[in-house]
Amino acid sequence: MSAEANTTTPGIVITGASGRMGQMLIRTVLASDRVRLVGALDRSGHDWIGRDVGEAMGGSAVGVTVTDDPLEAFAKAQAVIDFTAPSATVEFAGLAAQARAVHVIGTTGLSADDIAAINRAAHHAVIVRAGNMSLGVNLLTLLTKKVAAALDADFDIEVIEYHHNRKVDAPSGTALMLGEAAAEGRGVTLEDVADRGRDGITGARGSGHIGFSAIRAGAIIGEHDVMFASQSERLILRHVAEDRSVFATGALKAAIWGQDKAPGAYNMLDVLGLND
Ligand SMILES: NC(=O)C1=CN([C@@H]2O[C@H](COP(=O)(O)OP(=O)(O)OC[C@H]3O[C@@H](n4cnc5c(N)ncnc54)[C@H](O)[C@@H]3O)[C@@H](O)[C@H]2O)C=CC1
Ligand SMILES: O=C(O)C1=N[C@H](C(=O)O)C[C@H](O)C1
Repeated sequence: MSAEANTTTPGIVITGASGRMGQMLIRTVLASDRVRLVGALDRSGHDWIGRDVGEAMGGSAVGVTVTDDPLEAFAKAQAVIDFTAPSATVEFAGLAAQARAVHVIGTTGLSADDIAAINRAAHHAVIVRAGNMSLGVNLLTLLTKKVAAALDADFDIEVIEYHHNRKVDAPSGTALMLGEAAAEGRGVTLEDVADRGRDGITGARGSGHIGFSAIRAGAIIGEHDVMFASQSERLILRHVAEDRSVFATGALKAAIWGQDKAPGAYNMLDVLGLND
């Protein structure tokens, strides 16, 4: 691994460096000749703070020391790639905007207030946020919207998501993206029709509802089904992430894409040129 300085390529800071996605992102940045790693951040008290991030990951030194000081780290960056936790991401959005760095946000489980705070920061800098950075899932949102628009309420829509047993939020960010796409296709607001938890005597399923189910088991990286079921047929659209590198590759693409964009809140459809 190497973090060679080349000032013509965007410098990237990875937050949550020790995490599942943080480590994948560091490997992806180090393997790219289009960006360079200029910082690695984790939370105060983490035992990686003060260590070379390459060594902390079990490899050779890369010349980047893990810090818990976001201000110091972001000052050197053209982009911050952030897959951490909601409270951290809201703080980082303000600090990345102050540093005029592109902020790529993969963190899920954000509340409406968190998103409003992030959108305020986007008045001053480029922020790209998506619950799933893979090409496949972003295409799936377009397919979902199209199918939902074509089928009437005789078809029940259910989003089923499968993740590893360490995931802390539900429904997944991806499931919510897919639910939003289905609701948009139907011309309704997701909040009005979402059915996010069934337990006990729930009554029969509401017509026009969009249901969510979350499986948490083992090491599953991320799988999503969107089911359209009538009394006589069933259509299932499915995405399977085989490897976390799909999310990291998408995030890196977003960091590079954002370099010459005007301040604002963007998503992966913007990055992929798929927004209508
Ligand atoms: N949008 C996408 O494509 C994807 C999004 N995710 C999301 O990314 C997030 C992280 O996922 P994982 O890497 O699996 O979790 P993880 O738990 O393995 O890693 C989270 C990391 O954030 C760090 N962290 C937490 N608070 C912090 C703070 N205040 N300052 C600095 N670092 C802090 C933790 O120490 C840890 O290193 C989750 O919200 C997950 O849903 C995950 C995969 C793909
Ligand atoms: O936590 C995860 O692991 C993942 N989170 C994202 C989500 O909430 O949809 C994306 C991916 O499915 C993996």
